[in-house]
Amino acid sequence: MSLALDAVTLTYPDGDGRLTALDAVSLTVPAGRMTAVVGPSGSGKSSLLAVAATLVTPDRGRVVVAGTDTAGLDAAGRAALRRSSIGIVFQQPNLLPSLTAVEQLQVMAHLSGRPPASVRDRAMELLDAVGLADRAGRRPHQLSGGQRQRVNIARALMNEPAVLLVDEPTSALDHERGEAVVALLAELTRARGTATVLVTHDRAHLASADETATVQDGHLTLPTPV
Ligand SMILES: Nc1ncnc2c1ncn2[C@@H]1O[C@H](COP(=O)(O)OP(=O)(O)OP(=O)(O)O)[C@@H](O)[C@H]1O
Repeated sequence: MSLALDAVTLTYPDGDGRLTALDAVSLTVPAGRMTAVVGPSGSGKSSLLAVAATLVTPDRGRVVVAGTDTAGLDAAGRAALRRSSIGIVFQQPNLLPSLTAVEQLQVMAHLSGRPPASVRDRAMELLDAVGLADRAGRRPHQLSGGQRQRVNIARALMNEPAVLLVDEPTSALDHERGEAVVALLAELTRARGTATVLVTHDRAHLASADETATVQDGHLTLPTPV
């Protein structure tokens, strides 16, 4: 079990009171599986990703990442866990303008203190996995939107994360390129054994996921097994 949220409640300050963004949310994503999360705007999807990413600490409940209960960690411990075990893909690729595709990936690995010798090989292997081996020397402005998002995904996988958290990865892409990116995420999830959470508003993406969770007013529901 690579990601487990157990009865997670998250509130934010709201005037004199508190707004409940997540209300006793439980979700388990095993290694090699992709769970899609859908729900209306403001329902709690980004909050769920932020809690799973250990960027926000819930009021109650447990978040277990790759076997580590994050409640026992201080800020430095959570940052170390993020570097070693969590890959995050945001809506916009946020690539560094001056770096080539392969360098975007290499920077990630150097930040985590990996031996440099293996870093370039792994970066090239991942660019190959996302279909960009022949674009390794290009800078972001020399890539299409879809290619930039592929670099972004490859970068998130650089440190072999157990958990991959993806927030609306296709919002800047047309339908066809969006479909291709989500199919790629599903393929990488299985091939690399990540526990992947994909927040999406596009129901066409649900076919690529192993399961779909719906968030509504901070409550998460999963389909009842038949
Ligand atoms: N930092 C914050 N402070 C106070 N309230 C917040 C904060 N972040 C989110 N909220 C509120 O928590 C609720 C859940 O927000 P969240 O961003 O998780 O929803 P979402 O489903 O991701 O929405 P969207 O699809 O529009 O991105 C909303 O009511 C939102 O207004």
